[in-house]
Amino acid sequence: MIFIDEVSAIEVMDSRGNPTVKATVQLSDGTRESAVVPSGASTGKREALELRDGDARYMGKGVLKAVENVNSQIADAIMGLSPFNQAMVDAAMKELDGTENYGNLGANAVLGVSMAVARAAAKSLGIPLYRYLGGANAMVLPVPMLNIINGGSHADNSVDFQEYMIMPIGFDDFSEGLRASSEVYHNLKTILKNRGANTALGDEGGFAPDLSSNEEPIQVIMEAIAKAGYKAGEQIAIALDVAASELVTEGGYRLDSENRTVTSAQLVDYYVDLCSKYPIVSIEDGLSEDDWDGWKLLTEKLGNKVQLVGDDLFVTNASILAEGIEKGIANAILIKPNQIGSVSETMLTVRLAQRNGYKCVMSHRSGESEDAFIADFAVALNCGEIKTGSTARGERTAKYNRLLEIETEVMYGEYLGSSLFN
Ligand SMILES: C=C(OP(=O)(O)O)C(=O)O
Ligand SMILES: [Mg+2]
Repeated sequence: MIFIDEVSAIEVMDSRGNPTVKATVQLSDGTRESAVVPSGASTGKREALELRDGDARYMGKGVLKAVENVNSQIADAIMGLSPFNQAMVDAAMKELDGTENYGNLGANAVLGVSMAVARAAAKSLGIPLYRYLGGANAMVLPVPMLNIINGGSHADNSVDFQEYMIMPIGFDDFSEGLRASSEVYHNLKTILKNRGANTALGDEGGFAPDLSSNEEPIQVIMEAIAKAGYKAGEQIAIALDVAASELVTEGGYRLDSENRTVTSAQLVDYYVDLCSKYPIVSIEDGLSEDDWDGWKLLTEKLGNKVQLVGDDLFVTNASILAEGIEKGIANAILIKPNQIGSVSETMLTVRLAQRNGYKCVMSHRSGESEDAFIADFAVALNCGEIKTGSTARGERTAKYNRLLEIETEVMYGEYLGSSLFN
């Protein structure tokens, strides 16, 4: 019987130059695989704990404690277990930690090992990761959400909303959609240049120009779609991640670029207005994680026509999602494995969402690496959507390029495109 024979970790760099965990697992048959954990900037308050050293090394951001936890306690707890029982391996780490949020071991330690175990199991069986995690039923290529203008805490510009994304919905397959999106991206660069705006990139590879309202980025993207020769709304739609938890101030939400502070109701009206003017099909974190009344209002006003995605709101946590489902809040969930801490728990949340008709958007973090685990994971779970930045930074294209590869392998692959929102 094949078992987990060695577990180890080292500290490596993420795409922002911050240290993160790379975990490696070796099986008794000699199979050896690794995984690198991502890291967020606009994190939800209820996310699992990312263990940081807090000393002077790397300005307090080192992860040597998490690395040590993998090399000692985690290794001791899971060596000898079967790599083919992911739930059991993940449960052993959960039990070892003993807290709700991986407060002892660190979710960065646990997730790294969890992903490396899945990868090693797949390799040992000689099948791709998406096939191992999703079985014969894994066949939906996700529609990408490409973040082409960055603001908020992902860039040093004036734009308040964090992400302005395009979604290639009117295409027959993933590769065509990705190509068209990249064309829009290049046209956007020309348009920004011609306006004399900055074309420096934010953390996720979108441009980070100073624009004078939160509507203006949508206008320039509309121009870019047209200039690239595509029909906005039919072929390329727009998605936003406001990351509104980051905008909370005394008395409401602060929109610095517009020099005003608005209430939840006013912000919801702003979205209603934007959705009436532009082909916006998805809004993520339109209200803050603590503003469930605002979320309720948003869901009542737009929930029947726009995808409303809870990120900071649900933090990939099945119990919080269950509360949201019961209260009729949002209609979709962002899936970030490091918010919850293991592969199995991520799958549990996706199952709950899918059973209740909530859409699932697999997602990267703003701090990423060359690891493309989420590309396979999105296909495995038939998520239908993935958000992983623009096509102009290697840690983001790693995911898109992996999906292009998967697309050639999945015989009966489905690309949902416009049917996602019908
Ligand atoms: C990807 C995101 O950013 P971060 O990783 O900083 O939370 C997000 O908010 O959806
Ligand atoms: Mg978000």
